[in-house]
Amino acid sequence: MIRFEHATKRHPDGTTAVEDLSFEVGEGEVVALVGPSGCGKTTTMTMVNRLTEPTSGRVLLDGRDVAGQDPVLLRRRIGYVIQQVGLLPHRTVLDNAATVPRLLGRSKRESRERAAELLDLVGLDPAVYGHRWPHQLSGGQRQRVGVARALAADPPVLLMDEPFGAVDPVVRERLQKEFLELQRRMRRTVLFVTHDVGEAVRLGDRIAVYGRGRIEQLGTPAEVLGAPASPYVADFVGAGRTLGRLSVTGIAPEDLERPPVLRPEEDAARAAVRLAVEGARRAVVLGPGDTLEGWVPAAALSGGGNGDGGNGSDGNGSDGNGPREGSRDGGGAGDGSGGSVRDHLRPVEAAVPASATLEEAFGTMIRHDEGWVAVLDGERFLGVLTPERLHGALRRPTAGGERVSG
Ligand SMILES: Nc1ncnc2c1ncn2[C@@H]1O[C@H](COP(=O)(O)OP(=O)(O)OP(=O)(O)O)[C@@H](O)[C@H]1O
Repeated sequence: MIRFEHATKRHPDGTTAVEDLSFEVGEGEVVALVGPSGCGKTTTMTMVNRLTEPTSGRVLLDGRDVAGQDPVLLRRRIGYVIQQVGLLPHRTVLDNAATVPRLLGRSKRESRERAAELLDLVGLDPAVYGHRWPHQLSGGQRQRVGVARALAADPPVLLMDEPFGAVDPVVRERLQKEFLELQRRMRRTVLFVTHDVGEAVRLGDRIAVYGRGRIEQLGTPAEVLGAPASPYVADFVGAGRTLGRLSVTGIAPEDLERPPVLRPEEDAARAAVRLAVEGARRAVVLGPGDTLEGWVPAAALSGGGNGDGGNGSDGNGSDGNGPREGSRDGGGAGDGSGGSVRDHLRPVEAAVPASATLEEAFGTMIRHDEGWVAVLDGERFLGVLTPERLHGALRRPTAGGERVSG
């Protein structure tokens, strides 16, 4: 879709902004350009919409050299979002978002309808925000209007230059999420400039790490983070690297631990002995077809009673929710023993599908504070991830990693 062929930009003062760039952005692909200030990211991007002309080499859009195309017509086909959004201050938010469809000759009404749809799409209720002036919006809201405006003409290509740069991390996170959601539905071809490795990893199908005026490495986030091509790249992506990797690394079979397995109908006292012999503090309880029914702390089984036994001693920190159902059923069983494993069952709160990333698994583990997270294939239990296993997973090279989800 976008293709750079040996594109070089030298300024009259002798500065080489970019040198001999050759790469392609596929249709529907997001390529994130990341690198330190002044390394040529913006120059790369603006060569596409002819705000910058290469001194040698060329840039093709859909196979046609942009140099031969009328810049005004060219730019109407390309959405352009910049950090300083540049909303027109004397036009309402709705009219700002309707600018490009108007330029493209659509009627005022049609343009406004389209603009309202897009404001909605970027999370701004047009009934609430449409009639405000730009100065009545927060920075994050203004950036959303900028994105809506860029999308209003339905451009197949989007150039986004630090579009979420001027907002605080919380809003930024939300805008990134919305961008991913939008992109999943709209599949635009996007060049995205950012300083932030985390953002590049999150949003890019591929990321291009820039050194001075050239791309040091272009690859999927997993490739770049897992196997940096040079010490420079390693250093640059190093800061956020560990966490960045979590979001691009899937759960592999070797990450999973298999805790002892009990069946719900097993005798609790006997199960307790078995866990004691194995030195296990807890076990998962599986039903037919290995469906995960719950878990039990060893202490609850050996405690015999169903009261509040075992809380804290299993070390999982979730002592607030004791064996709730257990107390009821246990009373009903009334056979004087510890009953069956089922009587001590606790629900598993922390579970993720096998297709989850390590970041999702980690987030789930932290949220539930259970010290483990169950990994499921549909209803079927595959194993658990523990903090130790996560750490191991982070250290393994990503390239070619086999995933449990297949
Ligand atoms: N008109 C110009 N004349 C001379 N040098 C220029 C001109 N425009 C840009 N440059 C230089 O070209 C290099 C690349 O600039 P560019 O804006 O592409 O960098 P960038 O990676 O986008 O930086 P930032 O992240 O700070 O926006 C810089 O060294 C810049 O100073």
